[in-house]
Amino acid sequence: MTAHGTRADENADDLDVEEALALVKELPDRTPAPRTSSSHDRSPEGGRSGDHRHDATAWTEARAIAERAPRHATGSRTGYLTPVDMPLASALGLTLAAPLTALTDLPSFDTSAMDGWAVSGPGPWDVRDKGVLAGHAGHAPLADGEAVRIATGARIPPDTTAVLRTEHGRVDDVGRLHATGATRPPHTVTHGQDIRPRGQECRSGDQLLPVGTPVSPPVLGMAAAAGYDTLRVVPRPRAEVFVLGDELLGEGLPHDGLIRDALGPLLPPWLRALGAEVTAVRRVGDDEQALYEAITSSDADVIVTTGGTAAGPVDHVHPTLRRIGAELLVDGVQVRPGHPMLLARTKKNQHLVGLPGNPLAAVSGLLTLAEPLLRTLAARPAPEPYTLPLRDAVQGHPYDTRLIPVAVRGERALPLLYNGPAMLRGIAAADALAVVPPGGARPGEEAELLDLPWASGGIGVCFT
Ligand SMILES: Nc1nc2c(c(=O)[nH]1)N[C@H]1C(S)=C(S)[C@@H](COP(=O)(O)OP(=O)(O)OC[C@H]3O[C@@H](n4cnc5c(N)ncnc54)[C@H](O)[C@@H]3O)O[C@H]1N2
Ligand code: MOO
Repeated sequence: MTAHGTRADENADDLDVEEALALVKELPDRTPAPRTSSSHDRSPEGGRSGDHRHDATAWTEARAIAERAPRHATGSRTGYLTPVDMPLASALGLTLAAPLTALTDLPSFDTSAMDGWAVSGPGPWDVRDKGVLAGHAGHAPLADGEAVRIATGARIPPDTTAVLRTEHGRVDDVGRLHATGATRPPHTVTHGQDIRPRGQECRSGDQLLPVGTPVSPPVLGMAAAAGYDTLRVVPRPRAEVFVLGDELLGEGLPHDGLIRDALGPLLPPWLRALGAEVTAVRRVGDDEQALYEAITSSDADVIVTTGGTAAGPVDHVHPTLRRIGAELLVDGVQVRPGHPMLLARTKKNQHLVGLPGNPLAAVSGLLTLAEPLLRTLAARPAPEPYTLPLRDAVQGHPYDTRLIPVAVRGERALPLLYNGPAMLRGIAAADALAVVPPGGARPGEEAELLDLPWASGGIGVCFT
């Protein structure tokens, strides 16, 4: 183990969440205060005043356009992908496209609810030699005054009138079963006691869950119990990611003006958390012809590009979309960071989300355009909007909405620093993005929060 590794391990022992948060709550003294050309990354506005575009779409409208886009493309009322039958093991996280209707009564036979004895009539009872275990076929009918040992979940023999729990009965020296005083009134057993009758939970044909239900672990269990091997679900939209930029390295330290590709690792799991199946992540470089070929040969439902959205000499996304004859649905959004983001229809049933290259700007585009688009394609429910008061003031952009990484502590959202468009340090410690309207927010002011998919449920839950 290297010296560096040892130190990191030692730190891990005493580095708790609050300490980790302290790393992004306050700017260290060494932070340069003056606004230089590089101050763009730290400036609260996140952009120059001159780059405000009056033709850009308002943030809420951009989200609404992305949500509606698949409906307009297909002419269908819902816009979601054609449903498929999926084995239970593959259906987690998808949405039911058909109601879950019971294929059987549940329980499908009269069942013992307890370990004990199936009894017939009033006691005491003669106990039959052989008991009844769960999963075994039924036994001969009980005669009045007869009892048989029974396990929880076992089918009760015909003519059983009740189940007497193990702890409520006693077998005497001559093999006769007596109800003990634990039952009320003592020595009586109520008719039907501790028997789960067939169809208690549902009858065959009952609707258990409606269309649109997200398939969770209990839904899988319910479906199996109700007799299903496969579920009719809306499949995951297939997404292909094209990472643009000749300056990007796949490994090692930055050098000679080259930097690490942060979006190649960040986007696939995030897209998956938003409901997509990522079929490929390809580095395309700054090559207009390569981008053209990559887009026109893709059969993904959603193409996601990173970088090349602005007006620089190698920003090839706009010219390529023009060459393809794509329909631009959103071309720039009044949001910081991320304002050059775009949404286009490249062909019937295929959309392209153009994310800006700056990493936090790309995250902003992911939540503004990709999230609602994927949500409609996958028929996922919209997240419940909610607000929390901001602990600190957040400086606003004069015209645009700002998305600011926040940590949620108690009932307040704590704005994190390092929220510049090129920075991931704030979002990496965040639970949500706060939506800050033009003009900013005062301390204590309520802000809408966009939850980050893993913040509430844990990574294993949302990346299934
Ligand atoms: N004249 C103007 N220039 C810029 C404007 C503008 O309005 N007028 N907007 C700025 C803003 S805001 C953003 S955001 C960026 C958007 O630029 P692009 O989408 O064209 O992205 P690139 O130029 O390719 O890259 C920007 C920046 O991000 C770095 N980058 C790109 N890809 C990655 C990656 N996968 N991992 C890490 N970093 C990445 C890239 O090296 C650049 O530093 O445009 C501004 N300029
Ligand atoms: O501020 Mo840009 O909007 O970095 O995306």
